[in-house]
Amino acid sequence: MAINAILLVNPSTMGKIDAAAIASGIGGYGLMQAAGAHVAACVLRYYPAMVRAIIFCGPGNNGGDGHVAARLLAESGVDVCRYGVEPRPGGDAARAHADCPGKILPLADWCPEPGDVIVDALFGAGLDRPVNDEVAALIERAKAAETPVVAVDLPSGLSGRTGQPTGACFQACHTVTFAALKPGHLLMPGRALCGEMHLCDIGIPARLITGDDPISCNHAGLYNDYLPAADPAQHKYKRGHLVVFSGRLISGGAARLAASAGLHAGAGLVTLATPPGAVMVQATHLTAVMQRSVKSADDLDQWLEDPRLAAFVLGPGFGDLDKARDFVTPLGGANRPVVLDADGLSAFAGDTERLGGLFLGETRLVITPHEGEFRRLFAELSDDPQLSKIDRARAAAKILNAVVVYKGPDTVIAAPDGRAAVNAGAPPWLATAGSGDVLAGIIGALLAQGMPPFEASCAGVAMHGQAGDRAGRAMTAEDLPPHIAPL
Ligand SMILES: NC(=O)C1=CN([C@@H]2O[C@H](COP(=O)(O)OP(=O)(O)OC[C@H]3O[C@@H](n4cnc5c(N)ncnc54)[C@H](OP(=O)(O)O)[C@@H]3O)[C@@H](O)[C@H]2O)[C@H](O)CC1
Ligand SMILES: [K+]
Repeated sequence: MAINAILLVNPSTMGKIDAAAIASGIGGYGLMQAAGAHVAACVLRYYPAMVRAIIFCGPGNNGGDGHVAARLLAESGVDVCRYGVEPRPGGDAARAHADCPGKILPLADWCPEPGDVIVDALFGAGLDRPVNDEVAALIERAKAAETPVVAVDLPSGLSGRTGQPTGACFQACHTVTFAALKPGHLLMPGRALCGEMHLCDIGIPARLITGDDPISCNHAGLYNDYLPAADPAQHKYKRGHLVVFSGRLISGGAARLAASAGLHAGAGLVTLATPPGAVMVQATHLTAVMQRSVKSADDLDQWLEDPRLAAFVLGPGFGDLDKARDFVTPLGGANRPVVLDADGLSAFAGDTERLGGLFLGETRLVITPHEGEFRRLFAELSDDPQLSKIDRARAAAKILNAVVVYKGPDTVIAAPDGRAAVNAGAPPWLATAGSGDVLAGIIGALLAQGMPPFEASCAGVAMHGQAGDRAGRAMTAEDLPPHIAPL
């Protein structure tokens, strides 16, 4: 009996898990009764003052969960009204319906009343198209009446795979799901449409809650074994020398944020590679961060002969896109990890083939695009409505042979080998100017300390979120670096 709180399982895989559980001798009706019991318990816990429980039941097993919840709520003394359609004959849902007293009324018969609480058991993992007009109208009526909604498995109208509504979609206050989360429970806007999540054990053994698709929440198990060790014998060069490329005279702050973050994230040394015209201005701001004037790609080429330069961050406030392309070329050939952010990505808009061609072989490129930067690099992926954010990040990772940190409230970290992690816990106030610069510096520092790119990116995103939690909601990006701490 278990839940898997880190694996993310597509609805199609969830169906296979259900089938495997049933094949192992666990009755499907037993699963449904357990699911319905968790739904009823959620309603009773959060809505003790409800006047009526309004159960919307669909034709399938999601509806079946609803019939079980309806019976249990009625047995608990709740005034229960069921609306929807008869379940298909012969299955577990039909049995749940038969076991539940009372009849099912047409959806259109529901008239909202104060004290109503909706249990949305219309569609769950089986949703594969927009809900029809009748359901769309029902959703609108529920929204207009501000009737609280407890969704079974997923709010009806929400794709469990992509986190995108297929059309009209309930806004739930609570969502009760089973065995493992689906990507749509974490990806936006799905996470917002689910309201408070409740992941419940319905009796499926842990050994069966697995998937052949390596998608998970971002969690310590992904990177713990690769974190830099605090080795007393280490000297600063052993802890890695990170280079951050600075912008021009009036746009050096972003690189300073990345550089400061790099030191706080454990890089032994951080050097700002600065255009000659900005060296003096940058020098007035720097203390522990060193500086080197780098004027041209030739200058950089020569400096790269120093093997102690362990990792590079280019992009924050860089400004000159032509120069960015000129610098990324030798960086690609240096065979050391590189983080490209902001202008380092915009410099290759519409030219991902050239960028990918610079980083062939062992994966050593990490890109950290936000939505707009991702679209500028991968317009065709961004325009494909069938693709989830995970699909897009994975496709981009393969195209570039890079780890993609696709930022947002639902940051997706994807590797060329298919691994993907969704980071859903970062505080919303991290969405502020300069926050991405800090993240680039953290990941650069972890790479400089020898972490592999995917693990460094997952750990960096986690460190960034924790720094944001510690800095508090009034933070600005400048407040972040001192709050960066090892995981
Ligand atoms: N371990 C678990 O997660 C368990 C989950 N359970 C519940 O089972 C559902 C999944 O049940 P399923 O019958 O596969 O699918 P749904 O109930 O979600 O959908 C039923 C059918 O509805 C049709 N459909 C799909 N989208 C639409 C739409 N927009 N409008 C109208 N009809 C639609 C589709 O059938 P078609 O033949 O018409 O294509 C669906 O098959 C899961 O969500 C859980 O709640 C188990 O009860 C316990 C274990
Ligand atoms: K539902």
